[in-house]
Amino acid sequence: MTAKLELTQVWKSFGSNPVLRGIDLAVNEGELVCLIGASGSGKSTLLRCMNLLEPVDEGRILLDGVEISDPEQDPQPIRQRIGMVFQSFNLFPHMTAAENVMLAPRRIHRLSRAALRPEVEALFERFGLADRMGHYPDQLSGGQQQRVAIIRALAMKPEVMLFDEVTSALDPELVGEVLDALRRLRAEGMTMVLATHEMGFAREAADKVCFLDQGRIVEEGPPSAIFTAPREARTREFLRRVL
Ligand SMILES: Nc1ncnc2c1ncn2[C@@H]1O[C@H](COP(=O)(O)OP(=O)(O)OP(=O)(O)O)[C@@H](O)[C@H]1O
Repeated sequence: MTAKLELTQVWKSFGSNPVLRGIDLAVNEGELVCLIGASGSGKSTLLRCMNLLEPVDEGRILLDGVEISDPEQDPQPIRQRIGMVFQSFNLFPHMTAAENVMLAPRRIHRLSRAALRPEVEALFERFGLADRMGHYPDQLSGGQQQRVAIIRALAMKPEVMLFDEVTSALDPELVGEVLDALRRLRAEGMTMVLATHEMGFAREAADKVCFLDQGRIVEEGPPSAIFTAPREARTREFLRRVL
């Protein structure tokens, strides 16, 4: 199941530092939206607000048309519907890959290992890691650990997935396997938002690319519009500044 995510006029400050300044963004069902911007432009904060890890100061976030940004409501059930993967894989080192993946569903959905096993095996299979389930994180490459982190988020059956610079900590030769995992998810129809510096990937795979500058979306559109005339010169100038 996938869902639509909409943000209207989202503002967020840390103290006197305005980090998001009136973000309007629609991520339709099954779409991949890529956020591109310089360090400090607000990409992580935007993703964290979408996932309710940070409360917004103003504005609304809607998941399938229902407001989720109301600070009065419990964010936990919503967070389970919106998975997030970070630059650092954050796997528990003393647990195998499979145990890492089963941890949250066991605790939150109160499912046993045996009940989870077939589903978890299928996820490892799907992402080319069937033979790595019993490995500990330090026995896995960075690319494999990041794919385990993606599997862990998927085990909660999210309707939207958020990815924050998920290839930035990887050696260049390992980036491709994680991007392949994202391509696969997109092909399966997952709604996704990805903060990235992987311009080639954004250009090839995104439905929409958003350029973020000092907390505002300064350019957005499908790659076919913003990487070609008449907007290409502006795009080049922006990328020259941020990359
Ligand atoms: N918890 C926080 N408390 C105070 N300031 C914060 C907090 N989180 C982020 N900021 C500030 O918000 C601004 C935007 O940070 P953010 O991490 O969202 O940017 P980014 O575009 O994701 O950058 P990067 O690519 O370096 O991660 C920065 O000035 C940062 O210092």
